[in-house]
Amino acid sequence: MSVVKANQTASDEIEMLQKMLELAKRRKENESKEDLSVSSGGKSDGSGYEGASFNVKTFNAIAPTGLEKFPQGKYKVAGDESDLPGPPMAIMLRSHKLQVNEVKPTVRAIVRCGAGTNNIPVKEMGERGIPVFNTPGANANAVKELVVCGLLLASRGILEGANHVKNVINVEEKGEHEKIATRIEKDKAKFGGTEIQGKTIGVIGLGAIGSRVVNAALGLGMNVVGYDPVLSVDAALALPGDRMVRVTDLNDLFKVSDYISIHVPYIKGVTHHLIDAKALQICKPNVCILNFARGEIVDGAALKAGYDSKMLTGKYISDFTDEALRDDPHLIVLPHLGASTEEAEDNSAAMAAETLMDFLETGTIRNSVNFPTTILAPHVNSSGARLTIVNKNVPGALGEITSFLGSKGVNILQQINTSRDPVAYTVIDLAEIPEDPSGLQEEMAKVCPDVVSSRFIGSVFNDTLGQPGAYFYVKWAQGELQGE
Ligand SMILES: NC(=O)c1ccc[n+]([C@@H]2O[C@H](COP(=O)([O-])OP(=O)(O)OC[C@H]3O[C@@H](n4cnc5c(N)ncnc54)[C@H](O)[C@@H]3O)[C@@H](O)[C@H]2O)c1
Ligand SMILES: O=C(O)[C@H](O)COP(=O)(O)O
Repeated sequence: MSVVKANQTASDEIEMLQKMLELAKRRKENESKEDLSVSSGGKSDGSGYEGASFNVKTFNAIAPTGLEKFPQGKYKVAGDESDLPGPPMAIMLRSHKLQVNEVKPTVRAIVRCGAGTNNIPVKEMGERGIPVFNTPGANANAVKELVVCGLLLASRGILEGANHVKNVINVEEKGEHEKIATRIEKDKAKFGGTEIQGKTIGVIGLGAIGSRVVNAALGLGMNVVGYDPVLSVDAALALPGDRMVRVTDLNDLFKVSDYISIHVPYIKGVTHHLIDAKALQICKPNVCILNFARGEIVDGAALKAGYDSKMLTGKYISDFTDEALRDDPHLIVLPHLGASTEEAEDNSAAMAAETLMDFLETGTIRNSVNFPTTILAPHVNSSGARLTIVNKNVPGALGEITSFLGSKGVNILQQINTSRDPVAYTVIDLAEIPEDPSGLQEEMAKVCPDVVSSRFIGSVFNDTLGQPGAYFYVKWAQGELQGE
């Protein structure tokens, strides 16, 4: 990767190289200091990349299709940290319940191969200046297909019938085929069902999965009622507006639904026990509930009470176990299989890898659940130095940063500043590489109280200094390292 623009003169090139050498020298001098530098090897493995590697720690098994997206040499990815040449800069995971203390001060990003991020301490990560990413829609088709299966498991005695046949075969003597066939033919009356065509399904949450379920249900001849008070414009466009009914009061959905399928994220205090005793009172007695979202969204104890009192007779098909319902015959539980198809695993891992590389190498934020979408195309005249800053979303914070940089003689070529809830994110392309980038960051953190973290990125820092994003300054981590 060249760090020199084609239109630069030879003297520009020499000057820039001198600066880089100077930076490299200073960096070496600072190596003995306890800071957040990531010394991650830097050996070529034959792929042509000579810089240090971006180190990614994985939890869970991630599909090889996704892992193969990371250029060899430039990235090192491992589940066991001791297999990485240096501390992790990013975490890639599926359903692992990530603990705050598993996130090292060197981590700059967390990416979830999948949709739900309730297994990640998202708020705490935002406070530390760490974006959390997911892969919207990447596994939605897989879940939709299992929901269709769930509808049939709910409407017919498929699983119960199949289990019965197995039991009969097990108790009868071998070679008694005629006897077995007669018995199971007679017993089939116990496993009859109803058709789903013409029935009404209530879909709660009309995003990537919900909208697909809506369309599939319509294709199966069902009537569809949908509920999603916070629907995005993009998601709304995926809905067949005139062929379904959308309600603004969830009770209206409960009243009319023969099947209810849940497709909302789990958010404590918002979707926790969205289906509770009160909701179940309103539902039809034979309602079947499909939960492929998260176990905690349905109050299992309330459902059990409804079954025990015979108020409810329909099935509960869930991708998640529930202690209160463990022995209940109305429950059909799967081992969280919604996204477990080759295609969904590949799609999710590939999208996760691309999202992560984009962030680590350019500062771009896409598909984050706690940071604002931020895309800044590189400036044509940039020296290759890009500074990204996470700061508190408070009045005056951006002014503090730009005034500070101005006072240091740093010329800003272009910048973008975005915000989302308490977090603001600023990406700045600089006209020149600062003489002492890490010193600048340290001073900025002191002078600008609202700066949470900053990171220099770009080819200059990756290739020349051999330490990708080495100049990463995080206040909380500095404090932690210094025992403050
Ligand atoms: N079983 C599995 O393997 C599996 C796989 C993927 C996703 N999921 C779960 O399904 C959820 C949905 O996934 P998705 O890909 O459709 O996500 P999505 O973000 O595309 O859709 C979620 C929808 O829920 C809506 N919503 C949010 N809060 C709501 C509320 N209180 N009431 C009604 N609607 C609300 C949003 O507006 C959005 O349209 C995930 O958060 C995850 O928990 C499970
Ligand atoms: O939220 C999700 O994407 C699903 O629950 C899938 O989880 P998994 O990747 O652990 O199968």
